[in-house]
Amino acid sequence: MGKRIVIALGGNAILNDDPSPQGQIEALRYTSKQLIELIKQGHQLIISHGNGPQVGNLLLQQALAKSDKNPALPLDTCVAMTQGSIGYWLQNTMNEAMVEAGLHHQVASIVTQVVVDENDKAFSNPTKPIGPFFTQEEAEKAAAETGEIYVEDAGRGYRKVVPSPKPLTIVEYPIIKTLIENGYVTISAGGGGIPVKEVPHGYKGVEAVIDKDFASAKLANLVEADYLFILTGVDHVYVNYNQPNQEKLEAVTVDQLKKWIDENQFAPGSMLPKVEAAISFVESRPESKAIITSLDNINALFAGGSATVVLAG
Ligand SMILES: Nc1ncnc2c1ncn2[C@@H]1O[C@H](COP(=O)(O)OP(=O)(O)O)[C@@H](O)[C@H]1O
Ligand SMILES: NC(=O)OP(=O)(O)O
Repeated sequence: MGKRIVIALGGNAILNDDPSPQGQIEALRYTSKQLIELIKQGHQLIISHGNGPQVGNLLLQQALAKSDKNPALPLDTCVAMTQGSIGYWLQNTMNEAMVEAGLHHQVASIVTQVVVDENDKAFSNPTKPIGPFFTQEEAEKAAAETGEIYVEDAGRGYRKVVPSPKPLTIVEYPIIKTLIENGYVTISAGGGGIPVKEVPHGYKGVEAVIDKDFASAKLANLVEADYLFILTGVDHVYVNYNQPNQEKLEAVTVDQLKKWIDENQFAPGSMLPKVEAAISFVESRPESKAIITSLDNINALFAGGSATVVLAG
């Protein structure tokens, strides 16, 4: 029986070594072919994706090009722009894959706003890495010149960090749910969604980048998903990751994961938010499951393979 699955696409699924538009489309073309297999099996797909590298690059372009007649655009607008560009590429590659597979589902990207609390302490403590990686020397120079904050990102180099408030709700979720229930494949909450605050009569953008794993967990709760799939660069979450005694996690409970979080087993800015997002989803829907694995492993998983499966309890 078909399941309702929110799929959060991580860096590897939307970007490879070639950051050109054509390179990103190629990455999405490969990803779409994998995702189609789930549609063939009768599952409903609610796709979301990251934008960390893309939104950071777009901000750099704003700074380089800005003039009185061509002002730099604020961060919430840059999130909307990357949500739009990645959604545009992905809906086309999904449609292509659908036609090749002889399927007739239609795909829609939804400009998605995510409500945050303007008093979230994240605004005074930026932690979300975006954009390219720099050496320590380059990062120190950029920080001195711009006042921006750069931090070391999970052993991979230095990156600019921006505020990343927690998602409270998703403005367009009733529309997304209606589309899914009518057989459409949706792409929404891209880049964690456009961060907005509630104001009288509507919403106003705030400068931040929401973590797409937390936004996807919120989306999965709101659309009453059976599964949240968080796709990333590894087939499993590990304890003692990259050490001789590393151990892959298969079926794990929330209580076990919380113990390992207390032992700092998961790197902040990379695996920790995924684990926390998985926990928040299964805590909000204890009958559902969250799965952390790679894109290439999902079809094997449905055929009896192994991944990190997070269960309530
Ligand atoms: N404990 C861990 N278990 C597995 N992977 C980990 C762990 N800690 C850090 N990682 C790294 O975190 C990466 C996922 O984070 P990241 O690349 O930032 O996410 P995304 O795929 O969303 O872009 C994995 O590919 C792996 O290299
Ligand atoms: N917005 C966001 O979390 O993007 P990444 O997953 O690319 O960091």
